[in-house]
Amino acid sequence: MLMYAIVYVERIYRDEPFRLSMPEGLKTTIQPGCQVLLNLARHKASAYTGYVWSLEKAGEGDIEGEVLDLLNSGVPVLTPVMLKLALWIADYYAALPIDCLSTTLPAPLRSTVDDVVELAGFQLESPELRVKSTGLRRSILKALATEKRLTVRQLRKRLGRRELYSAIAELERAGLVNVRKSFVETKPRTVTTWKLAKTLPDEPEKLIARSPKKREAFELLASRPEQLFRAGEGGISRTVFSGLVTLGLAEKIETAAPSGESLRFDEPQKEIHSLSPHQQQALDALTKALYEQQFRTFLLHGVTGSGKTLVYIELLRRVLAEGKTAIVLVPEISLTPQTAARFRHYFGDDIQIMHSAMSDREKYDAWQRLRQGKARIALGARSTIFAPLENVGAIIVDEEHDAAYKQDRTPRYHARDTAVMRAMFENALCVLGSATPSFESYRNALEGKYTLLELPERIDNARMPSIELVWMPGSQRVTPSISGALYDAIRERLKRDEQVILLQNRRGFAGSLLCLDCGHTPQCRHCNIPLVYHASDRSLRCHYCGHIEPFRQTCPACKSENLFYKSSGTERIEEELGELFPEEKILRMDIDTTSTKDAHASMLTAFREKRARILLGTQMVAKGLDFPEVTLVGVLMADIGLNLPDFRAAERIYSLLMQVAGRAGRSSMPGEVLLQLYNRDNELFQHVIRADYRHFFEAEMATRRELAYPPFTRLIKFECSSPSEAVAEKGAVALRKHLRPLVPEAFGTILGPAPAGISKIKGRYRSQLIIKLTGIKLSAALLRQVQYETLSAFRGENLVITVDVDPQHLL
Ligand SMILES: Nc1ncnc2c1ncn2[C@@H]1O[C@H](COP(=O)(O)OP(=O)(O)OP(=O)(O)O)[C@@H](O)[C@H]1O
Ligand SMILES: [Zn+2]
Repeated sequence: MLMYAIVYVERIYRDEPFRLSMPEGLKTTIQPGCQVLLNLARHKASAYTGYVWSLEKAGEGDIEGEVLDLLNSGVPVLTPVMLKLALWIADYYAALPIDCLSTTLPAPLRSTVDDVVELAGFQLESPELRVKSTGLRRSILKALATEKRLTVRQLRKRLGRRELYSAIAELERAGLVNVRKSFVETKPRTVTTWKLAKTLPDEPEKLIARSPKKREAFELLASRPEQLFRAGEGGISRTVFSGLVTLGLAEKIETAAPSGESLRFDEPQKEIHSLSPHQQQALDALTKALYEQQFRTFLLHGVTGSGKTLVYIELLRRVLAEGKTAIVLVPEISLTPQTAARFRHYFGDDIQIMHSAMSDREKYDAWQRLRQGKARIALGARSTIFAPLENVGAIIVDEEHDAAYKQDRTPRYHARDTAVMRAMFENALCVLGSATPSFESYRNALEGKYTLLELPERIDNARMPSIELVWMPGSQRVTPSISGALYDAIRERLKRDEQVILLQNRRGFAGSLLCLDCGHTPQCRHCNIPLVYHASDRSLRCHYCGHIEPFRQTCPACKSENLFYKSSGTERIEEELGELFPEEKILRMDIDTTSTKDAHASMLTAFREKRARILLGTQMVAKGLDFPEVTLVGVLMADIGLNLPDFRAAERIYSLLMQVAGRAGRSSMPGEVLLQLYNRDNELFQHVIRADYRHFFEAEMATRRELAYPPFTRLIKFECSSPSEAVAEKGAVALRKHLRPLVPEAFGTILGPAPAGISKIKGRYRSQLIIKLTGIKLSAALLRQVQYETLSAFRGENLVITVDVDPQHLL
């Protein structure tokens, strides 16, 4: 019987799959979605892995190599839907199919040569009884009998043969050998912890009498002398712990980081007796669609605190009751431990939570649990859309407007749009939820492509918070960054023993230095963006590439000592708050204080238990937090980022401000929001005060239409980068020439070449082109062909071209 496998091959950068022959023995077991080991006629040197796209009985075309073996014990690693989805991504985002296929799989699954094979138990005496003994099987067993365990790579070497997988799988099925993944942890991960010093100086209290923070930290350590505490735990920072060490009150200990899927945040869940009428209506519509078993997309537009999560949970229960599975996407799992805790509470072992802190082994185990149906709901960030579930009934995308859903490396897929496509292939329903939907989704809903469901009110008659603007240049200030109005409002809350959340948006180049004499601002020499001052170790850091320089008191250009810390970061605000409220403990939540795995969760616990009443942080404090006693939200610089050269700037700021405002007044106590700003003329803030999404949407859409920006057009961004500025630019010019004939005047325009907003990153200059398309779509094949043609003229010049379809940032 003639039969060929059509296979996409790893590490071979070609658009088309390969046509391969295969040995008789595999013909009955091979299926689409199988991972295979193969030889290519043109690349004799090594064996490759690949994924079977389809099988053909006959047909035209050359035979380009042969399948040697089936991997993963012959069990397909990709379902038919996943194959289709990966190819859709390749086509829509103009990426290589093989890149898209491998993106859907966890890394450890893709490499099998390090799998460990060992003899099972004591059955060696008569292996022939259990499996037809071939020469190959015998030699495998023989090699193992002397060595006990070998990796597949080692076995290949010993036996001088590559195609061992089928034989090993046979032996495994017969119970003669065990095969397991080996996981090489690059380095043993450790965490820094602190505990009470073994011997304390006399009268330790005296040493810390004047520092409430140290006193509190010391009391915490003393209350549990044997316990190891991490930075952030109990709301105590690394700096405070180190201070105790210096005084001889604490000692520092490095311990191995615990593994296991521990996002340690947990909280008691309140009993909910019934859904609100709006929740019920939304749920009814979703349930009806679920029972109809037809693909449909819903946009759940619910104001902050309207109970969207409960609607998801009730829907998921019904999905499971139907015997189906589900996927829930959240923008960044480690930033939403409260949400994760709620889902875990309802679904226990039925839910598999995926997060970025998982080790390779944990990722692999999670993948297997889902593939084998041991967990029926997958919850996690962007890549969870590729969860290996079958029979999917619903896909939920929470905070669907969030830019974190767009992957910023190849393939540059948008997880929300990919979710809609997967739901379509699965015949499932897709629910996109947000308080401030993306313009793309809202427009789709208004045009009837999606079904709009609204939750216009908060739960339990809680009112939406009142929002006020404080124009800083015209206001009295108590510190450089805190107005009298905000100060009074905070003081009042503390007096009433309520809680406060403060947001310092760090995006938009905050925290850089300015010399007041010569105007110099130190820049990263690799990235051309201002370096940011970090008080904790007095350094200047680049937030793009991580470059660090020591901070010096004098201007590097003119030696003046008159330096100004342009726009304060969170650390600066923390200091100012410390002066204003010396007795008050302040939780600071930003990238520096949450770098250890559980720091974030333990800070939230401290806040929930009211061990602190002020929570200060970056964007992290804006998402999803649900604390009933927060009655005041303050934003220190609400207009930061408004001047970024990006047409979505207003949409982003609007949604950030609405999200953070939504943390206030979520229970019976009314909430108040103060937005400090420096630039009050922008119309955006009038929309923010009214908090009327529809109104904002309509006004902003008028501008988008006028300037022909999405959702009225589709953008494709090309970036040409090179260590040489001239090459980057010449590349873009050449690319433009190739693109011109593909984009007829009537259907689009090409903008650029122009330096990207950040013209140099990690030592490479970037020049970009933006195509605006109206009404037509350019095929992926064409786009890539144009890339190849351009590149071929720049051989050896280190030019890289990337394509970003539907870019989220134009920087
Ligand atoms: N039917 C209900 N009865 C009582 N409490 C409810 C009900 N539904 C939700 N809640 C509670 O209301 C609060 C807000 O709900 P939830 O966090 O789901 O809102 P949300 O719409 O996701 O808000 P956000 O967009 O601000 O994150 C939560 O504390 C939740 O437990
Ligand atoms: Zn840099």
